[in-house]
Order: sequence, then structure tokens, then C-alpha cells
Amino acid sequence: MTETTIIRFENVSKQFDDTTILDNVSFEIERGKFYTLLGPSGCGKTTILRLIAGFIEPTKGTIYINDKKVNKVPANERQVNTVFQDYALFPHLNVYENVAFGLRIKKMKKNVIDEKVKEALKFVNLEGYENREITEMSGGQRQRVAIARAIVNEPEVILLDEPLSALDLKLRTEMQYELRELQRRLGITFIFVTHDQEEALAMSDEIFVINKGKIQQSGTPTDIYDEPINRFVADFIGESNIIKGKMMKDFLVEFAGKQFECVDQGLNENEAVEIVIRPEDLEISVKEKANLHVRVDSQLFRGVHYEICCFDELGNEWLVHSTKKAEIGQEIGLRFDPEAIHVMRLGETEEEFDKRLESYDEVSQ
Ligand SMILES: Nc1ncnc2c1ncn2[C@@H]1O[C@H](COP(=O)(O)OP(=O)(O)OP(=O)(O)O)[C@@H](O)[C@H]1O
Repeated sequence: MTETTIIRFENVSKQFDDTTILDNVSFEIERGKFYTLLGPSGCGKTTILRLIAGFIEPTKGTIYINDKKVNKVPANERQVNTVFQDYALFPHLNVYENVAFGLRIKKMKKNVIDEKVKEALKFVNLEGYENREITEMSGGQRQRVAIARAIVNEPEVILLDEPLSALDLKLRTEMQYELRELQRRLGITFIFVTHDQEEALAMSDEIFVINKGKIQQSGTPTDIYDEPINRFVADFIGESNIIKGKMMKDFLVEFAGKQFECVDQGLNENEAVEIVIRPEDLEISVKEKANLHVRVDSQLFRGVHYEICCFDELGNEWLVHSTKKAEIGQEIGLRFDPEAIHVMRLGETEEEFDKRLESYDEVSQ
């Protein structure tokens, strides 16, 4: 726990009936950052938000907000506001009344409410829209009203549950920029839920990758993309080649029937591992310079690159992103650097994984 910590989960579990939805989850959220909870449908993302908001209570464990235990603190007494997926706006009220709703409940004076609503609408670029009916607003504008309604209460944390999922792709991208920019200007903590990995990578300071009620890995987008802890994370975040292999000794790993130099160390000799190489780290090269020989099976043009699917002699599938075109059935060479190989230890916990990576830094310093 540091001074900057605003939310802390300590061994939190949640069961509905007899089903465990969150399994012994611990994490810390720091003040003023943009966090994303990322994972497939049903993994427990919304359950974490509802626990933070106080809509449900944990079955086990403790939740702290600002270092105070909040397990029994009702939702309206927490410095937290939620923006829901469907925005939950009142269709019969205009923009002003929607944004002012919470302030009226707090029985604030009319002139104070006017001032706060005006300021909140300015923040979301809806200045002067006070008298518009919600039914006359576009999807993106409704989204902004919902955000204005959340920020007008000056919460310390805003929870956003898949707020962009109802928007078309173009508007969604625009709103991604807007939300990120808004969070920077407000300087308050955003906790954003999505199952879209590109959205998570583009928007977040920190990502928690969740699967089956457990946080699989947490870190910055680059940490998680470059150093996935296990097959689930490697597969869920971006496209990956994941191949079974064996660690020979420090800096030497075997896969696809050959041995390759790598940067990994501290694993056991002959330890079974999985290796990850990102498709963009594979380069088509002349046979003499290649690390690996493969046969092209299929190819798709994706605008910026060709997505080429190949197989090596042992039948491993390799996905390559290349600006060069290949021919179906052609034998090609693939080249990659030792740094492009990421070795994953089977069943490693995040704590063990972090310790291992730290030891690399110590050795290389
Ligand atoms: N009140 C409840 N009673 C019983 N089961 C529930 C309840 N709320 C959630 N669940 C179950 O808990 C699991 C996790 O739900 P949650 O909404 O947290 O998932 P999610 O990761 O947010 O998924 P999605 O992306 O689909 O919204 C699901 O299997 C869901 O059916």
C-alpha cells in the first residue's frame, strides 16, 4: 500500500449461489491513472466494478477505498460513480436534469447546481446543450451526458462498464481519444471495462487481464504485450505464435526441432516451456539467413501488411505479418532476433514471473 493507492482488494472472492465468480483476487489501484479490466465475456469484470461501487458485497476478503475498509459501506457513501453500458439516462428528462439529478438529491442550491452542470457539460464538449432532450441526442452525445453526470459529483473514481460497446467503429475510436483526454484533464482514476484488447492497449496506463475470475496479469500495455505471462494472455492480447519448447540452458531454448539463442534465464535445464513470437517479429528472409524454414499455406492482404500462415517441418503453424507478399505453397525462410523469443514457464504465478524478470535486470546491469 502506497500513498497513491486509492482502491485495494485483499483476497476478495465472490460467489453467486455455489459458483465462484471471483477467486481470491488482490490488487491495488493508484490515484489518477487509467485502468482497464480486460477479459472475455463472463470472466468477472463487471463483478469487480460492482464490488468497488458497493452494489454487491464480497463473499470473502476486504475492499479498501482510501485505506478505509468499505465492505459494509453503502454505494451512495463511496466516492465512486459509475457510467453504465446503456448509459442509464432518464429519457423523459433533458440534458440539464439528467446531469443535475444527483446534485438535486444532495439538495444543493439551484445556483450551485447550475454552475456545476455547466462546468461538467463544458468538460465533455456539450456546452449549451442543457435544454436538449435525451431522445434528440446521438449515441456519442448520450455517452458524454452519462460521463458529465458521473463527473458532476466530483468522485475520486469513475467506473466505466463497456461504455463504448454500443457505438459504431468510427465513433468508438473518437470516443476512445476523448475519454483518455478527459481522464488526463480531470486527473481522477478511471476504471474501464472492455473485452476489446485493442481498446485496452490504446487507452490504459495499466491493464488487468482477467480470466475465469482470476487476474492473470497486470501491467502497462507494453509490459503485457511484450512479456505475456502465459498462453491465455499471449493469445488474448494481440496475435501470437505459441509453440511448445524446452529450455536447454540459460539463453538457449529448443523449439520446432532446433535450438535458438534467447534472452531468458533462470529456468531449469530441460524444462518444458512455451515460447511466444509475435507475427510482426518474424521476417521473411533468404534461406541462408533464416532461422527457420516454413511452407506458405495461406495468405490474406490486410492493408498495412500481408497475414501469412505457414507450417514448419514438424507441423507447427506460424503466423507472419509481412509487407512482402509470399506465394501459396512456396518454401520461405523466417528470421527473428533472440529478443523476439519470449519464453513462458508453465504454471508460473505473476509474483514468480515478476521476480524472474527482475533477476534479468540485475544481471544485465
Ligand atoms: N447476480 C448474479 N447472480 C448469479 N450469477 C451472476 C450474477 N451476476 C453475475 N453473475 C455471473 O457471474 C459471471 C461473471 O459475470 P460478470 O458480469 O462479472 O462478467 P463480465 O466479465 O463483466 O462479462 P461481460 O463482458 O459479458 O459483461 C457470469 O457467469 C455471470 O452470469
